[in-house]
Amino acid sequence: MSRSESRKRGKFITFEGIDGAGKSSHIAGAAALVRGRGLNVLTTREPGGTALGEKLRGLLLHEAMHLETEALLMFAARREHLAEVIEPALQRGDWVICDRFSDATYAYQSGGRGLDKAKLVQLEQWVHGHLQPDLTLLFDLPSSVASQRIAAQARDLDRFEQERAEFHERVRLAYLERAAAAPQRIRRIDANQARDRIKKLIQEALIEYCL
Ligand SMILES: Nc1ncnc2c1ncn2[C@@H]1O[C@H](COP(=O)(O)OP(=O)(O)O)[C@@H](O)[C@H]1O
Ligand SMILES: Cc1cn([C@H]2C[C@H](O)[C@@H](COP(=O)(O)OP(=O)(O)O)O2)c(=O)[nH]c1=O
Repeated sequence: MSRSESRKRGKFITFEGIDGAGKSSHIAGAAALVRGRGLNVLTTREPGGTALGEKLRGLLLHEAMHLETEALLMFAARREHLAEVIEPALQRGDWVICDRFSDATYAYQSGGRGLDKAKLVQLEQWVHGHLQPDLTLLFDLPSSVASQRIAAQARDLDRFEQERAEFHERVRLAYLERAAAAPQRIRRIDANQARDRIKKLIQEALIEYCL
């Protein structure tokens, strides 16, 4: 790779979907594919990804709060994550694969909880007006299937996972709306199929969009 190429901004890939859609299961595989092309890749998650962000995650997942507080804390954690991790990595030329980003705030805080979307547009503009993911993989499946997967894990559920099926269905619809509005960025993946098939779809999307 030439020196000018090595300074090229890295790609920013996000994984999205309702809880239990199966996205976390595929992040390591996607990172391995990118690494296999000789590129540096960092995997991270939201809310979280920094020491402060992980503390905010603990609050967000387990403490009851006003829905605007929830949205503000999501974006506060994101601001830190961008400044400390995401932007420096992209500037170095590294790729970043992030488990959730701002599409999740639109889907959960607006679609799920009913927060006015215009407020999120303002926060998004403030926090990362200049940056959007290069590619977003949306793991889509009915909330009934996702909740069966979560139930099979037999672990304590967080505040979002404890929400009723209607909440998760609204989140799903909000994600699909965002995918329809940004088809050049968001690739829907049918997550209601075998892992191997999903892995192949992810590889195809990465190669088509970014590699
Ligand atoms: N394609 C699949 N088919 C069946 N179960 C799956 C599939 N993908 C993931 N799972 C299982 O579903 C659960 C949720 O997966 P996970 O990757 O943690 O989802 P998410 O990160 O989207 O919440 C896990 O128990 C995982 O093993
Ligand atoms: C990033 C983000 C996450 N969330 C929620 C969605 C998830 O339920 C929760 C944690 O996300 P996640 O780490 O994906 O949880 P899991 O791996 O258990 O699926 O945070 C929001 O409500 N808004 C946001 O902006």
